[in-house]
Formats: sequence, C-alpha cells, structure tokens
Amino acid sequence: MTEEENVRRAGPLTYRGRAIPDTTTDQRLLDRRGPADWVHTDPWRVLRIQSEFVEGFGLLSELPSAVSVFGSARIRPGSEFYELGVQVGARLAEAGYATITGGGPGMMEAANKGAQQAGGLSVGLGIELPFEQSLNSYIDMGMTFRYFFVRKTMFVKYSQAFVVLPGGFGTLDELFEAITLVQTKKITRFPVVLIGTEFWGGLRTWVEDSLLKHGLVADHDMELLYVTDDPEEAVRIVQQAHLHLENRFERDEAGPAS
Ligand SMILES: CC(C)=CCNc1ncnc2c1ncn2[C@@H]1O[C@H](COP(=O)(O)O)[C@@H](O)[C@H]1O
Repeated sequence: MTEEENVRRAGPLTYRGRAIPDTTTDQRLLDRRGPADWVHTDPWRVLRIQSEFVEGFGLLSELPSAVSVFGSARIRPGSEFYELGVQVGARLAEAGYATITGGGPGMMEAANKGAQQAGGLSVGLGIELPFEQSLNSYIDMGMTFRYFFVRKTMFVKYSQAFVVLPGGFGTLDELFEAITLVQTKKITRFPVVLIGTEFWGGLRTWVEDSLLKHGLVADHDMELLYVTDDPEEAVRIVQQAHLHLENRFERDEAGPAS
C-alpha cells in the first residue's frame, strides 16, 4: 500500500492505517437520512434559538435610532385608538426614529402605517402563533420569530424607548417587562411612555393605591409610568432621554477604557 492510500484527511483531522473510517464525512451526511427524532430535542432547539438571534441581529443591527411601539392586536382600523397609533408612528418618523412593532394587526398595524406613510422606517417583529397570521402590510423590514424571548430581546436591544398604546395582556406583558428592566437597571435611560390617560389612568391609580401603599414599589418607581395623551409629548420624552444617553456614552468613551 502506498503512503497516499494509507492516509485520509477529513478537514483538520488526519487518519492513517486502520483508523481510516469506512466512509467520508459527506457520505455520512448525504447518503442516508437516519433517525429524525433529534429535531424535537432541546439541543437542536438551542441551535434554532441561536439562529434566530443571528438572523435578528443581522436584520436589526444597522437600524437607525428606533422606538418599539406596543398595543392591542384587536383594535380595528377607523377606531379612535387606531388613529392614535397612526399618529404615534408618524410623529416618531418625523423625529427620525424607526418604529418597531410586533408586526401584527390592530395598534401594531396602525403604528407601522403611520411610520411608513410619514416616510419613516417601519419594522415588524412577528411571532409564530397557533393560528395563521402574516405580518401587516405596512412593514418595510420584518422577521417572524419562533421564540418569544428571542423576539423580546430584539425589541429592547434595538430601540431607545417603548411607547405603549392601549392593549390587553400581551401589551401589559411588554409594558411590565420593560419597567422591570429599567427598575433593575438592566437598561438605563429608557423611557416607557403610555399613551391614553383615560385608558391607563386606572392602572396608574391601582399601582399607587396597592403596590406603593404596601411598599411593593418605591416612590420613584412611579416615575417609570409616564402617561400622556399627546404623541408629540411622547416623542419629546424619548428625545430627551436619548440625548442624555448619547452624552453619557460620549463621556464614557472619552474616559479610561473599561
Ligand atoms: C387577531 C390576533 C389576536 C392576532 C395576534 N397577533 C399578534 N401578532 C403579533 N404580535 C402580537 C399578536 N398578539 C399579541 N402580540 C404582542 O402582544 C401585544 C398585543 O397583545 P394584546 O392584544 O394587547 O393582548 C403586541 O404589542 C404584540 O407584540
């Protein structure tokens, strides 16, 4: 046997003599399918989760300054709330912010529509649901996620603030997640603005009368619930916080490396 026949290189690996496998790596990959139950196992899911982060970061990392807008999936076009959502998207676009929503119908669609029509970048981050649903038609850039928590990371990582319009459980989940991240200083200088004083007034009162009264939140935590009826005021709050943050990063970058 020649030296050439007695060696097999498989990528960075070298096999000689009796250690040479009967098949090549590609043969093992391509020649047969083998069992398929591993696609339903957690190690495989970890790779899918990883790929969602890769795709999400890839889609969003070059996004300009952006604000995530949340709100009910159930509000219909033509309603007062829907119009408010359109206004929010439009004002954000005029101030130079991209609008990110959950990509669905209702208030998400309204904010995307307002943003797109005012010439802003309109982004939809959808979620796989047990019933058929596609991204609304006012989205310039979109992605549909399998994993809820991956999608939530994107909302926080790629926006400077949250604007919360009237909504149900999904909206409350997003609102309280954001407030908890701010309260625990996982994110800083991150305004969370609720739009609709009549709609959100009861929640604010309950937080004050129950949570604050029993000492479950601090006085200054109440400031985390900023409520207004005016989309322009919401944008001003976002801009102020944004400016502060940029100044702080500039100071940090000028200081000693960490
Ligand atoms: C018709 C219907 C129920 C469609 C659901 N389709 C959805 N598509 C995308 N995001 C959603 C959807 N439902 C809830 N969400 C998420 O939860 C929030 C709305 O939930 P809710 O309607 O307030 O509780 C949105 O901000 C969004 O991020």
